[in-house]
Amino acid sequence: MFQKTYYAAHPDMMDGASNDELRDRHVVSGMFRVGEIVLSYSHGERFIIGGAVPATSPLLLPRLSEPESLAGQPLLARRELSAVNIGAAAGAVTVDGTRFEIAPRETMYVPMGSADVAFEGEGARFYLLSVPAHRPFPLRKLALGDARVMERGSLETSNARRIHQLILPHTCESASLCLGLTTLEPGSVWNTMPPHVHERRSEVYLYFDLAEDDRIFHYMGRPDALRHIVMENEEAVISPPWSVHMGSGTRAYSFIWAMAGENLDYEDMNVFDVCQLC
Ligand SMILES: O=C[C@H](O)[C@@H](O)CC(=O)C(=O)O
Ligand SMILES: [Zn+2]
Repeated sequence: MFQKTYYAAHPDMMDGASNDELRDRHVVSGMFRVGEIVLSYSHGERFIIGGAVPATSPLLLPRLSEPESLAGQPLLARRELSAVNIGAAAGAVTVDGTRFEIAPRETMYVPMGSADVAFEGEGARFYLLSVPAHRPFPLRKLALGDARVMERGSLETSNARRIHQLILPHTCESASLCLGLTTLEPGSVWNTMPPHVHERRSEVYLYFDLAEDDRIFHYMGRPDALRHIVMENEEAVISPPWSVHMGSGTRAYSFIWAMAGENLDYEDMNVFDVCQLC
């Protein structure tokens, strides 16, 4: 069911890790394959991270295959899911018979207990995130216009960006998932400046809206022991709770941030001064 399992990482594991080892532990790639649903599993908050790229026929979210006692049960029996269309064309998500047209940059929140979830529409690319839930919250579609927007940074410091908060209690209820989409203004390249950590939540960044030969230099690790990972379009990086997550790119881009863990308080973070990084 999963193309790869990512185990939780200890901060000491950063010491002496090669660049390839960092990628292997933290980077999720190859998620968007035409005609397939590709899922990976992270032990960090038990995130499922993946993509669904429909071709001519609809793609169905797989059912559980393990353990034997639960085989055939819906994947979302004890989970909630979000699907963001990062593609250039509209698609549709059908949840237990209810169909939603999902335009580019629109998001679905799919509650725990949903049994049949189908993705369709050539040209749509759905980024999928799922985490364990304790109860269902209303099924809904979200547009960027529904989000609470935080304008941060400036063009002078190359980090002017709009942080669209989509799945957070003020806009869309969830059990544990928090999600948003951040867009950089043309000419700005830095995200999450100044950076932070949040010990009570893990986070996953998906970088997109980049050309094939663009790269993001993503920084992670404890603030006093930064490492970098060179990332490409449509790759995601898993940020453990002890790690900062910030990056700069070769041009403006967008990214989806998703968190889960102890609480749904976006402000529960420790922000660092850039001068504290080394
Ligand atoms: O915990 C929150 C996340 O790291 C992001 O919301 C940060 C972000 O989008 C940005 O500053 O550009
Ligand atoms: Zn964060």
